[in-house]
Amino acid sequence: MTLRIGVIADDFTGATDIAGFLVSAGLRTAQLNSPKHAPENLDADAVVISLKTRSIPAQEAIEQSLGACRVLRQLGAEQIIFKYCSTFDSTAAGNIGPVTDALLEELGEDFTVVVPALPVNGRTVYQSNLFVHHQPLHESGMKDHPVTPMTDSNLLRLMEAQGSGTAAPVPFAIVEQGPDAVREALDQARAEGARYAVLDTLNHDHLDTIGQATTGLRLLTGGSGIGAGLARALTGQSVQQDQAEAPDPADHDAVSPAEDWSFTSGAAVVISGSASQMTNRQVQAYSAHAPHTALDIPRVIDDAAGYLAELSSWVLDNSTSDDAAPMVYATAAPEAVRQWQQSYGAERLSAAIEDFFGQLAARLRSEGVTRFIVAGGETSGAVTQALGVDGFEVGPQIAPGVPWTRSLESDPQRRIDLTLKSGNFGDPDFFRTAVQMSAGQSNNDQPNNGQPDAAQQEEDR
Ligand SMILES: Nc1ncnc2c1ncn2[C@@H]1O[C@H](COP(=O)(O)OP(=O)(O)OP(=O)(O)O)[C@@H](O)[C@H]1O
Ligand SMILES: O=C(O)[C@@H](O)C(=O)CO
Repeated sequence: MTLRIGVIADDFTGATDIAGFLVSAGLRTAQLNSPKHAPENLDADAVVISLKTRSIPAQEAIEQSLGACRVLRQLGAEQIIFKYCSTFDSTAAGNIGPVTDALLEELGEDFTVVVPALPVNGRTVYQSNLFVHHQPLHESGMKDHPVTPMTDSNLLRLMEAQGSGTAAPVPFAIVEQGPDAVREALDQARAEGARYAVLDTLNHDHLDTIGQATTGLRLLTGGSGIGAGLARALTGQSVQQDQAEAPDPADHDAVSPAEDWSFTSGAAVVISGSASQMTNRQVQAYSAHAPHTALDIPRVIDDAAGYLAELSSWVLDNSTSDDAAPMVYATAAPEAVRQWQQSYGAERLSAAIEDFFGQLAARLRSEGVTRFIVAGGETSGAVTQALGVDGFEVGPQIAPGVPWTRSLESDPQRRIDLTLKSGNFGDPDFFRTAVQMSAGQSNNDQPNNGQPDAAQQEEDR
């Protein structure tokens, strides 16, 4: 069996995001939470390795990404995708540029593509500028991100500032002409000395064109959209099929068909550590529906042990309704986040909150909680690592890019269900939809069965 695609994801929500799309495009996909957990005989078309390298020092991100790349190559991966955020989340020092350069060198290549677009979630690239719905990236909620505020929308500039080479644009007029024109543009950019090509991407068809034009590249970089485009190019599946049909994973242990998916019956909890605009709305909407408590940040810093015991009792005491799981959240408006950061220091505070959520999740698991709904990429990484989950089976999507997953366990009794939601993904009712889905209730009465609603998306703008 040939492993076609190996993915190195720089955070955990990003990993489940792309894994969900690879599964939807018909690839038998395994997701591992560390290169250490690669089984010797893996029968899959794609393997996604989740790292937590988005905002760590660049050198560490490089080392971990190279480690993952080597494992994927040992497994036989023909093409590597470096998956980063559809909003290009990165610090001034990287890590997207430095990791891309290191992977190019590792693979003996000198050229790759930059494709963060995910049109189904409003992320498009036009004239090399990244948009979040109608706003350029630097005017979107990403300008206020607590860890990786994005203040430039121009991907050529961002890539050249972070990486070691020059970036060339491939404008949408060329992408519109189809795969041959894109291949030609890529060959020309490379011949003229560019190291990165930034491809305009306005819609699904563009992703498919880019996927078809890049089946010969050893390294691709971008969001889950390029994963979907490449996977569809390899399986010959159309966008329409992808959206209409579940994959047929019957012959593969690491993927379960959405319709056969079942959930554990233990208690559920919502843990929200994202401070994104959409998560703020989701927390607000869910607060009207379920028991909720905002994290007491001074206690996280000064009295973590006592607070942990208190909060886990609160969660268990409030786990009375199957479809209204309790929610603990750090999520706050940008001004409040800035004030907390001024008081405690941004890095220290982020690490303390993530660590606290990780410990809380581990404690709740030991007390019988088995369904975890987590918001925020860094937060999800901390929670998943603290739960000691080695890998996932990828299940039904709650919203585009947000599937339910379950932990791979040698002892099925230890299995837990998790969904890891990227900060800005999902509609305002996401938490309720996720909880109800996992409580075995029909999701059919939710608008568009968890897909974003056009009117709602318009309102979100
Ligand atoms: N009230 C708060 N004050 C300060 N920092 C906060 C607060 N709430 C959350 N944070 C921190 O902000 C960071 C949010 O990052 P995280 O990756 O979890 O969410 P996100 O960036 O919205 O999600 P994604 O990466 O999936 O888009 C975390 O480090 C979290 O601990
Ligand atoms: O690409 C995205 O937007 C997400 O998968 C993500 O990486 C958020 O952390």
